[in-house]
Amino acid sequence: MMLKVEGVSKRFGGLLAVDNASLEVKQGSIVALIGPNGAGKTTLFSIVSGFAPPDSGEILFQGRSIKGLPPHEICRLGLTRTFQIVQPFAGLSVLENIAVGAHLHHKKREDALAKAREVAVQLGMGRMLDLPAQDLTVAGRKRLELAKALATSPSFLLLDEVMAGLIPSEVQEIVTMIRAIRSQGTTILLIEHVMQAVMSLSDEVYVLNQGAMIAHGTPQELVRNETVIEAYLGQGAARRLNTEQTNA
Ligand SMILES: Nc1ncnc2c1ncn2[C@@H]1O[C@H](COP(=O)(O)OP(=O)(O)OP(=O)(O)O)[C@@H](O)[C@H]1O
Repeated sequence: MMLKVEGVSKRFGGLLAVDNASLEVKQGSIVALIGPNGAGKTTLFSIVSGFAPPDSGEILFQGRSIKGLPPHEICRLGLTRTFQIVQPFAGLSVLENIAVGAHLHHKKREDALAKAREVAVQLGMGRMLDLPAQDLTVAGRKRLELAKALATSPSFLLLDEVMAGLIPSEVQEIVTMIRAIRSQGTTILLIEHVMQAVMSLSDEVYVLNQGAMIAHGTPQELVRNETVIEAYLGQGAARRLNTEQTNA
């Protein structure tokens, strides 16, 4: 297993945001983490990437504990995350923003810029390089967030809702890019609400609800799982759906 999250919990005051959650990601796979709003998905990402310490549990990356390491050290080991709320460095161009990520493994400015250019071209941002980052559209900012992460040359990427707010054709482009990133050897764990993308991309899906992991399986298994349907649509939804299908 490339990543193992074992029995992780995190409390914010009276709220148990993550409740004894575990998951595993195999090298070379694309795994999705889904669940209703407020389920604890982003909190779990923050714990794995070192931005928030867990109260209990263990995180193993390539067999070694990364619990308690700061984000930049975890990133240096090859595990990089994107953020749901994209905040490009204002005042810097698109190219310079991407180069910030590239500086992790490229000390010389020209090397970092060369790596940034390579990533930008891969993500179809070749013509936006000199634009001020704050001028980008929502889709452009999402892509920039992906580019900054990719420029750190990660072996493992945590993607937090990189498709939110995009129109279907833009979603399709990002789906194609994520497949390409995986085929170049990067393992991917993604939080996503766009179910069509989850279904077409993921080898496995984990479902978090009120902090607890309630289901795990292939996408095809999960769409038929009553517990998952109820978590999304409310109590009795699976029964109502079944009745509707029978009556249809
Ligand atoms: N720093 C914090 N302090 C207090 N409560 C927090 C903090 N971060 C998150 N929470 C709470 O923890 C719960 C889980 O939030 P989290 O953002 O992890 O959910 P999520 O599954 O990512 O939701 P969404 O799909 O809406 O992004 C929510 O009730 C949220 O309000």
